[in-house]
Amino acid sequence: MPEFIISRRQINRLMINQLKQLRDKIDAIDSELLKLMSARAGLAREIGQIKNGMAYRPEREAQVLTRLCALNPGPLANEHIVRLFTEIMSLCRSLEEPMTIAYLGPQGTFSEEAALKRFGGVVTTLACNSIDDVFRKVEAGVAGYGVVPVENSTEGAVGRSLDLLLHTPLKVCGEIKLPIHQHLLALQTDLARIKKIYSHPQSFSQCHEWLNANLPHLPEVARINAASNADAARLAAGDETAAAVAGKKAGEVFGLTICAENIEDDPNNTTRFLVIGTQEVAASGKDKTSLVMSVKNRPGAIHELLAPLAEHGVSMSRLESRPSRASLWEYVFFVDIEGHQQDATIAKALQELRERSAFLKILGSYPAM
Ligand SMILES: O=C(O)C(=O)C[C@]1(C(=O)O)C=C[C@@H](O)C=C1
Repeated sequence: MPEFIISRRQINRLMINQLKQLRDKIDAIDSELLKLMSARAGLAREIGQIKNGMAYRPEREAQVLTRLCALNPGPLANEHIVRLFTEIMSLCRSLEEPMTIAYLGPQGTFSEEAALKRFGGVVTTLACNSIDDVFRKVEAGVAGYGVVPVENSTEGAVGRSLDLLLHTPLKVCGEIKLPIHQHLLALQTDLARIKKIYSHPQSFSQCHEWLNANLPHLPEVARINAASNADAARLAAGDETAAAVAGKKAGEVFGLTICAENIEDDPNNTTRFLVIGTQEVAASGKDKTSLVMSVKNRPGAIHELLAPLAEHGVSMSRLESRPSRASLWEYVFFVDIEGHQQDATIAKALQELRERSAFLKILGSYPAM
């Protein structure tokens, strides 16, 4: 039998040919994508002229993403399809109208990450120094929308956001669930040299066990509270013996190295953010409605108040109580239900809730994401 000996040079040539063929195919596909993308952008611009204002339509974007995830043939994961098409819609939207999004800053916070996750990168972001300021900027029209944290899976509700929702004329236009990964960040990676750690109190408690187990030489007093994770990263960037517990983005902004990754005690640690704006969002087909209400303080009151939800088969995904501040031991209840306020069943249940409550405010209906 004849033997074929292929030289290394021939193998290289074969590989180069194969690479070239595959890259030619990618070039051809990219040309098609470019044509299709330009056609898509042109259509979005036409839609923008018809709509004449309010370019952002959360319900439509949710429908686009849901449809594409259902069609997704792979190998890209649905999560990647969502990222890709969020950017495409962000670009298309920018041709209709420039958008400014206010978030709880400074640059590098999880709120900024949440804002970019929902709106994509083709927006102007406005870092605010408090949750109050995010509300103020949107109420004053300086920003079209705002992004505020509302609850964390480990730490519970963000009280300030709830208190402000009670009084604001703004609507809840969307929700963003962001997996929160905390890292130990510093200018250098020798843990033994770290003498103090900066972080936001919430982040400290999310990483409590890891810090105790991995930095036993550091007493609790060496944990210094910062106004935000990004601020913690800024402080650690000025001191070789300091570290910060913060997200990856904050480390990048301030030039820190990751000493230890994903140090949160609960790997499913997630923060839920709300998008606030002036818009009443139309139904997407899979929605949530947030409301806040109060009842007179007497035995069984909350049970009676919520009865219409059970009677109409409406699912409640969240119930949170807050002191009302109006009088001692009076509470308001923040409730999330599944469905849109314009759905017939939901409208009926809401009407009955309104009749039974001392006060009821619908904060908004928006796509459940
Ligand atoms: O359908 C619209 O209303 C559009 O403006 C188009 C489009 C898109 O790119 O698909 C862009 C912005 C909206 O938020 C929703 C969707």
